[in-house]
Amino acid sequence: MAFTDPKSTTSAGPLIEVKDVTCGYADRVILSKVNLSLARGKVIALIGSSGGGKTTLLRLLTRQLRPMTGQVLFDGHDLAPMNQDQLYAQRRRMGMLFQFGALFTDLSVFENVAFPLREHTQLSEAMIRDLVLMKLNAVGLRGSRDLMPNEISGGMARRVALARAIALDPDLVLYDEPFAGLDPISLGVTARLIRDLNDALGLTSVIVTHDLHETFTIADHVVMVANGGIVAQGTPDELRESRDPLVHQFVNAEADGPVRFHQPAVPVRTDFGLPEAEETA
Ligand SMILES: Nc1ncnc2c1ncn2[C@@H]1O[C@H](COP(=O)(O)OP(=O)(O)OP(=O)(O)O)[C@@H](O)[C@H]1O
Repeated sequence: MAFTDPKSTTSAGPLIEVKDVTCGYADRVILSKVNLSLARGKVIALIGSSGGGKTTLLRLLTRQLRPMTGQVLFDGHDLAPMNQDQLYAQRRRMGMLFQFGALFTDLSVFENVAFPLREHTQLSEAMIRDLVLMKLNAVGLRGSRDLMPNEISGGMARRVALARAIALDPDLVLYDEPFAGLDPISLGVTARLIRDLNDALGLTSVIVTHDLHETFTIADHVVMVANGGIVAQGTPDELRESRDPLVHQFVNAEADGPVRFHQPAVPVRTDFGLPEAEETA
């Protein structure tokens, strides 16, 4: 593949294009013939019930998982044929915040954010210090730089993880369940921060989440993953107003709909050894 500058943009089109991708684990297909286009500068949410394939879709975008068929283009570059060096060059353009944003417990807040800079750059100590303090300032934690992870709250830890995810000035940030386990206030703060950082730093953000309420307040585009593919996508308002029964049930958190609350079972009376109910006239 002939490109030298990993930041070289082949098109002004979408940052990510998933083209006709089928993927899964071993022989098991999880997503089938998926097409998805993620526009630059937007906050995109991936929603859908557990096991639907949201995280699998996220793994495709970083080539932690390769498609069985189809292509994933990042900034116009097909990820599949890249060698290790080319892939790492592209991954440096992707910040990631995984479930619960786990911090290194034996490193200070400062060192947690400095970690990717030390790993991936040859910057001087002075440069690293300035960059780390800028990132910590962006998440409101410049004053907490010397604390250890066990000395800060869960919401603060999530913000440190966010600062670490943006340490290398990525183009894309991927968040897997960034709100999991947060109290409502921290949840709101984290959501707002994701939106603000996205806009201030010119990022594109992809969020896998179950917190629809918060997500719908900050997302530009929502993609619902279910039944082996993308069943709906649009603005939060478009999804809220969707007449598709599956989308309606999910977005409105209704217990019954196409996804049934009661799974098929023998009649209740049979299980409890009760006589058949008498017909009422
Ligand atoms: N590493 C793996 N190996 C094999 N199967 C996997 C692996 N990871 C996920 N799966 C399976 O793929 C399917 C989709 O899982 P995935 O984690 O993508 O769903 P999800 O929508 O992110 O779910 P959740 O909301 O619960 O995180 C599930 O049936 C899961 O068991």
